[in-house]
Amino acid sequence: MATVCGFVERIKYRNEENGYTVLSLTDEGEEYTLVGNFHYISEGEMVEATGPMTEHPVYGEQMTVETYEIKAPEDTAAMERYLGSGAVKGIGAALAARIVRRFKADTFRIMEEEPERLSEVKGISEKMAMAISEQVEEKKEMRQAMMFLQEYGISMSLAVKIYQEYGPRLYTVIKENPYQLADDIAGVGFKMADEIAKRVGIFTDSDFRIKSGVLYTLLQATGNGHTYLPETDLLSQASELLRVETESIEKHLMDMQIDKRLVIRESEGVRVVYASQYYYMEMGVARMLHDLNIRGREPEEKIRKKLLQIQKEESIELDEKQVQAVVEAVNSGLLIITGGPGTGKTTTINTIIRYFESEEMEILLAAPTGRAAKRMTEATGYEARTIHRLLEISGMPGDERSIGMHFERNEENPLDADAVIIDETSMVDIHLMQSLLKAVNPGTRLILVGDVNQLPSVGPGNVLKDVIEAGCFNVVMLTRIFRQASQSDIVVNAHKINAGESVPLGKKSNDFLFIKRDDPNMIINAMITLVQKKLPGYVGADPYDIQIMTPMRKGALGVERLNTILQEYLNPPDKSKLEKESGGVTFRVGDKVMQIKNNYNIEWEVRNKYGIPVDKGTGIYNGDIGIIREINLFAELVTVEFDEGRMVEYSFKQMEELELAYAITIHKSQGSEYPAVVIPIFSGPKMLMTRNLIYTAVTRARACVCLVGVPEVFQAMVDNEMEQRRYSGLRERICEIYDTVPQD
Ligand SMILES: Nc1ncnc2c1ncn2[C@@H]1O[C@H](COP(=O)(O)OP(=O)(O)OP(=O)(O)O)[C@@H](O)[C@H]1O
Repeated sequence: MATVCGFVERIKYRNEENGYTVLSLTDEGEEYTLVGNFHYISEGEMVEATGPMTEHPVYGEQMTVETYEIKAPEDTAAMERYLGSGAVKGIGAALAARIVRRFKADTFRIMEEEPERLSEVKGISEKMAMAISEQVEEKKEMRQAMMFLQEYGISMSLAVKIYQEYGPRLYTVIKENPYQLADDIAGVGFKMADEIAKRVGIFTDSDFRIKSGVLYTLLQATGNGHTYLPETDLLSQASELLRVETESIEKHLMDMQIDKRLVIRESEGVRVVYASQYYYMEMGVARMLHDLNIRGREPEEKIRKKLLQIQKEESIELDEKQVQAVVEAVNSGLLIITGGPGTGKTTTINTIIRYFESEEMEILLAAPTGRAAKRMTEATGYEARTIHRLLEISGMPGDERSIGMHFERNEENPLDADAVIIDETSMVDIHLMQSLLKAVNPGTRLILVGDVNQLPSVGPGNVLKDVIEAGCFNVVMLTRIFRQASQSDIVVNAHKINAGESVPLGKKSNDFLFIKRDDPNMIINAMITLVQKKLPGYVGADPYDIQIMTPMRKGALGVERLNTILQEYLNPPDKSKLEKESGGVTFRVGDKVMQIKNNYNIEWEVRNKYGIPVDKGTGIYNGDIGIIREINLFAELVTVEFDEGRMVEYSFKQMEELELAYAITIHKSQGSEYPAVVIPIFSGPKMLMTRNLIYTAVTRARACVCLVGVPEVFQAMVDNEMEQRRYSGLRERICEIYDTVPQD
């Protein structure tokens, strides 16, 4: 067991959800790597940590932290950090260090009372000394607040936010109810507030603590896709979090309902609890869908006649369901079109577009992800955007939760169109649906297209499914597999999977192959041969376009291990290729990488062969895949090339938005298509190895699906109907509106 004590130099990796952190720390000039769970931590903090030192095969010696304490830094260190943080104009880190070295604990007194003496420090003129002193005087109050907050282990950047929010009130907030921070300040969660409360000496069963813990539990649940929790689940989860009896929690629920922080309802005979904003979000979505759902008066005969003409021009014959979809599209304010692969959704959308075009209507197309929008553009010949772009997102760079992020298109500035068509609607969560609906005025037609059997959205809600199951709106369900599509085993087997039928794996097939292997390493070997040698020629694609996708992140066939191994084979180390380590992963020139969050403001440019930019734009989205073209260690930049030659420069710090992408999770593949996909099929948790997961994976392939592994596991996935239950009440909210509002 060893103990180290020093300043956190760099946070190399941090998972904000569970606090898992890899950091480097210096103790008397020695650098150590520490790995462990830290509730909160930031660079520059002083930490004392204890744990065994272990030798990691890849990363070398490191400490697995068992206990740690964030030390209140000795005063001089706090002063130096404050001065060097940019709080005082003209003083950077180096100058701050010199000032504090010169005056030690007396630093601030000198600044306030004898500012002229600052010029004793090398690099400070008398004039500058006076300017600094003026600023220090002005910021005295803030400085005291910063020093106070540091005693509670709060980082400088957070302390600034807290000061800006509360001003002098912050002393009362911290001492009486630090849980308020979790409500008011982005970047502070229950866990951090709880840590501060512990330092202040607030007891475990304080009202504030319990109420904050209840909201935190509900918020965590939204991270798992739920918009509410049954009361019993909420109580047991909150009790585990807070370590107090359920009875002590239960008595606060009513209070919180009166305060409008919770909404308690009954659903199928069970009491359920919402964080109120989610309840009102569902109500709002239900209400807006209802308001959009108006009927047109165009005689059906007339529509059918015109449609015949269009079909003739396009040399296509729609089947009755497709015709019905077009008729409904013309005559309804809201229409949902759903169906599996090859059931003619795209063909139907195209015909609807032609019809609307002939009526000189304004049409807007969008999809939830960049890749899905691109596919929609290709399939329709019409420009499709991401929904975020359609709604004109604006605000802080990158982070969706940043304050100030909003859509320019909303109820006051709605989309100017006669029809809005959304593809891949199964990926739209309740937040995005609310934003979209706010921007669509009744009178503008909204057509939602998607495959309801795909995995639901990553974010909370089960929007498409709920909207369909409510039974209150026009839904056209396309079920027929068209002749051309029925020649594809991918399409035929996808439908079999969806119906829970057995899929013949021994059959000779051109596009649906099963390679039997019963050991993870043999599976990996087979996958490498497929990606490197066999498939590129077979489907006429580059090895980089063939995508390996796997159910999980961890384990022998999880994304993390696969990427490390695949990188070794597909892009091995080479003297000519520069490397940069980030978050514990080595990135190398030539690596295939994926953007893992939406970044609406990052700039890209397309350059011609002379390196001169010919096109520019912004936005790289979650799931976009590219190749590292250059690593510049001097300028600390990594250049990644995305689709269509779009070059993006990432600073080393921004590299946390990138992951290796030789293998990706099936969840991340939603909304994308690839010429060929390769899927390892090996045992895994039953909750994960489900029918709709394998269905989603298989339907990502255009030309070839290769499954590698154990056939019985594949069949077990097809049989595993267990869908992770999502607690979502949108269906009920829609039904309630239709029960209470008289319909014409
Ligand atoms: N009415 C029709 N008559 C004949 N062929 C059709 C008809 N509708 C669609 N098809 C053909 O069926 C195939 C699948 O159609 P389409 O691409 O529209 O389906 P989809 O539901 O969008 O499929 P996916 O989800 O796989 O993209 C295409 O080859 C298309 O040309």
